[in-house]
Amino acid sequence: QYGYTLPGWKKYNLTYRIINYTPDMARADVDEAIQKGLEVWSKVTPLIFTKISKGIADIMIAFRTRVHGWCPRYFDGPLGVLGHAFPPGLGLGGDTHFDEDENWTKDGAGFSLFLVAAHEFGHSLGLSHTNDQTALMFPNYVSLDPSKYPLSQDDINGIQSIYG
Ligand SMILES: O=C1CC=C(NS(=O)(=O)c2ccc(-c3ccccc3)cc2)CC1=O
Ligand SMILES: [Ca+2]
Ligand SMILES: [Zn+2]
Repeated sequence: QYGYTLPGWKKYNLTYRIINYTPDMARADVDEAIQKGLEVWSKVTPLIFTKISKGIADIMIAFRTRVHGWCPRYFDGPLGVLGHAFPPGLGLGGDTHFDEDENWTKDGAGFSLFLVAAHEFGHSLGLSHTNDQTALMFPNYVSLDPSKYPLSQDDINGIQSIYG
């Protein structure tokens, strides 16, 4: 708001595609976790997310391990880094990868796909990390109850400074 805008998508209608599914969860649960992870952000912005099942989407979502494809970042096996996402842009921009070496769950043990997805999609939309411990964009995983996980004011300020 100080006369500059963070790099964000130049459009409000974004497409996403789930390229492959983790065997840790039912497909319907993966679809739901991803959809809810995107809803966290569409609730506080004019952004609209549309799921496509073929072709190139703005946000391509995949479960990968170690060195994967032409992605410049790689995963580290169980624990450690859980996922990564690229800031808005063409090609790899917006894409989100989850580390298949993690135990992905809907709730309970392992890592909540919804929570990690919501965090990673913050990056796909142009947000970086914050030092606000209550924020979704905090760099460390917090396993709070995903259904009651509100966005912190810091998250809302951040996303609305790009898509306000
Ligand atoms: O760019 C990076 C580099 C390292 C990351 N570490 S992570 O994958 O272990 C991770 C850390 C915190 C979260 C998280 C933070 C707050 C709420 C929910 C999840 C998600 C993933 C996450 C990330 O997005
Ligand atoms: Ca890992
Ligand atoms: Zn990757």
